[in-house]
Amino acid sequence: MISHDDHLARILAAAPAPRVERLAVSGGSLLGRVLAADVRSAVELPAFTNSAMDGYAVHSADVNEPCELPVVGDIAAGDTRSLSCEPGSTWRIMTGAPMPEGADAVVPVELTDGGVERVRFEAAATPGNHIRHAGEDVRVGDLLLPRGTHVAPHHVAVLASSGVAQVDVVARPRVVVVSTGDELRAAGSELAHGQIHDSNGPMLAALVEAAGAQLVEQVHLPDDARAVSQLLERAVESADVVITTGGVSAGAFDVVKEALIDAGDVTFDKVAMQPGKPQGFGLLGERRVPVFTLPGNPMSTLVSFHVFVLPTLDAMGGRPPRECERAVVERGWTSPPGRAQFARVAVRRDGSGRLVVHPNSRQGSHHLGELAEANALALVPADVDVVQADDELDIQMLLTKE
Ligand SMILES: Nc1nc2c(c(=O)[nH]1)N[C@H]1C(S)=C(S)[C@@H](COP(=O)(O)OP(=O)(O)OC[C@H]3O[C@@H](n4cnc5c(N)ncnc54)[C@H](O)[C@@H]3O)O[C@H]1N2
Ligand code: MOO
Repeated sequence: MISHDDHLARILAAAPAPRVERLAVSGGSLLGRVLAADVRSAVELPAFTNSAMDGYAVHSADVNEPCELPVVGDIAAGDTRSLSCEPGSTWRIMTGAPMPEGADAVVPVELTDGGVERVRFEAAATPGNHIRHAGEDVRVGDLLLPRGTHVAPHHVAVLASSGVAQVDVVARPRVVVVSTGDELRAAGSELAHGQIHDSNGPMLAALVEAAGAQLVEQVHLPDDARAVSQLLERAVESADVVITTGGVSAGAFDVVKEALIDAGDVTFDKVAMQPGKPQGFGLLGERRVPVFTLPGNPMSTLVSFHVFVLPTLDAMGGRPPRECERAVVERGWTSPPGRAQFARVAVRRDGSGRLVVHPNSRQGSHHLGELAEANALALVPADVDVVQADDELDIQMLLTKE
């Protein structure tokens, strides 16, 4: 058996580099995407010196005490004329409108009588007041957003304000999910004795989306090696990753293994972990598409996704590895000797702020009745077979919505 760390290291060494695609800044599709390159400003902001208030643009020297001036005209936001303000005159000006040449202050309308042809100023103007200067916020060449930024709505504002219409982002890996097994029926179907509902397919589809990748297809196949081969041949033409579940252990109908064992590039291993022992991974087709063949027991699929598939999707999606945290065990449990255990646990902060771990009481690969109480996996090292209260373990949070 190999360790899960070694298995993951092999997978990550083989995983393809992130793909880049160009997306429009408008339309909302940039949200949550990862920038593939630094974005620097090609413009300065503000682009022109403008008024911060609705009021009057003046030479401050003209208004050093209450007085009256003739109003030359109005300057609205969006006015594209090049205007100047002669000494002894004023322009009525709106917030965001370009300052006329020569004026060095804006007097807010509230401090005047609001006149249209002549205006009376009730107080002295302060030089520089209420003016937003060209380039005071952003200079040409400033770094707006670094590569790797996970785009949030406020980042979109930075890009759009700077006139950026499109940016390069890391493409979301396109994923095909395949569940195999004659016993499987779609959720909601009537079951005959011996049949079960396919839970891995829907779960993997949700995990793929929660990981920030893109589900392109979720298929169920019977225990038929030819059907598996045909589907895989088709899937690797356009998908970036294929995930199968079931059919990889030692049974007479383990058709995924049968379909791939002679394909050359997929290796089947026993990994020293519980759940998730039988694992297959390889690169298929001309595009060398990563194919994960995960074991069919539902908890084996869940754990295998978090331990092997998620770090791969993160790497392909340009995301940094997820952090592990340490947490303290509240109540002990046993773990299979010689295999690292990924136990389903509920993690919470206690009164003193420590992260504490409470295990699901059943940890079999098929037990999911208590799963809704869990929010993390706790890693029990292979050389530990009894976990005791107050032990510290690494924990990985279960994926929730992106
Ligand atoms: N003789 C041996 N038997 C088994 C071994 C072994 O080493 N020697 N390993 C066991 C371990 S550990 C695991 S894990 C499973 C893995 O089996 P497969 O990947 O071949 O999966 P299946 O046999 O197809 O199914 C296992 C189990 O899971 C249920 N299942 C499968 N797919 C789904 C699905 N989409 N949704 C819900 N449940 C699913 C299936 O009905 C079986 O109960 O092998 C052990 N056996
Ligand atoms: O490895 Mo299996 O996933 O223990 O049941």
